[in-house]
Amino acid sequence: MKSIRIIDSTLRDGMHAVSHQFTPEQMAMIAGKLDEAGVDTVEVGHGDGLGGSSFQYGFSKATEEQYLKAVSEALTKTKLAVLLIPGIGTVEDLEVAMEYGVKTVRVATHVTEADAGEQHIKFAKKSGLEAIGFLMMSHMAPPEKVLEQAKLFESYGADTVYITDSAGAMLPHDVRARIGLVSKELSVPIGFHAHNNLGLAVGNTLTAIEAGAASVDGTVCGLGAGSGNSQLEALIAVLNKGGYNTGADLYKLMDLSKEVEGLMHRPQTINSDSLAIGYAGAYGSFLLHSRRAAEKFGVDAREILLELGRRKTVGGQEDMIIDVAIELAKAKSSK
Ligand SMILES: C[C@H](O)CC(=O)C(=O)O
Ligand SMILES: [Mn+2]
Repeated sequence: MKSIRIIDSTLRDGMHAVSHQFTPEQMAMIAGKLDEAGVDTVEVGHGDGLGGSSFQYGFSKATEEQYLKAVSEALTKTKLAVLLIPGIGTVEDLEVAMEYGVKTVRVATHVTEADAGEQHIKFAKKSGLEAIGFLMMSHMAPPEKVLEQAKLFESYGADTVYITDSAGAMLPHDVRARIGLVSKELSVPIGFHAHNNLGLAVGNTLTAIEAGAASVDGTVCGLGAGSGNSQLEALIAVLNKGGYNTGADLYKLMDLSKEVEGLMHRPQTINSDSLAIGYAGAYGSFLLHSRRAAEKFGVDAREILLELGRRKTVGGQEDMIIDVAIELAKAKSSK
């Protein structure tokens, strides 16, 4: 039986779906049950990682330290992880997180910018943390480029390298090509993080495992940016049926999903806007910002997202959303 590591991101990527408003008590409840269910690692914090709580990305309900304290006290075996996007989070933020027992940091960069994470990976390794390189928007680069960037992360000391389908834009053959090549050429384990904008998150995650991924992400009820992530309960059921060992208890996760349903701000569906994200290959966390800009400037959110995809906009360029909305509004009024 092949063992697959599960990283749950309900309390980080799932924060996008609740406008970063989980309370520390809710996080502690969810984390405690993920721990009981035998999930290997939980990632915690603002949806945009350390330092994300801001005017730019939206304020979270509580501080990072409050979340980390609450979750670390609820965990017994499950490892505690954070995500850090260089430029949003800093080494100093990571030092604070380490005081709360964080064992793993995922250093996330755009797929062509792994070098932006060199300092953070090296700092994490020097500090005794597990460091995971996380290549966002991997659909935007061909497999050879993804390999080049994954090798950079490996050369900085990353223990695992993740291929991330941030926009939920990949088809199974895109996943197979990237994961297959990178897992053949690297010595460290390869991970995959899916989004469900085209309805393919669980299927793509299975494809990633078949192509060589040893670590995969899920979130309870599929909570996450855009159309959400790979739904953890469904993923575990699929992996059980496929003969993989994840260490996670399916029924305990099913029970937890009923509690998380009650905390959701809206159903996690593939609606026309989030489908447009996958279709356009635009950044998942642009969804809520695009909706707001669409309402403010009287344009269609799907048009904003399609244009952002065309311009190959990346995370951190949220200001472009307003620019695009204004341009679309002007074009509309001049017709
Ligand atoms: C900051 C993003 O939400 C990171 C992520 O989960 C992704 O790119 O996908
Ligand atoms: Mn994500």
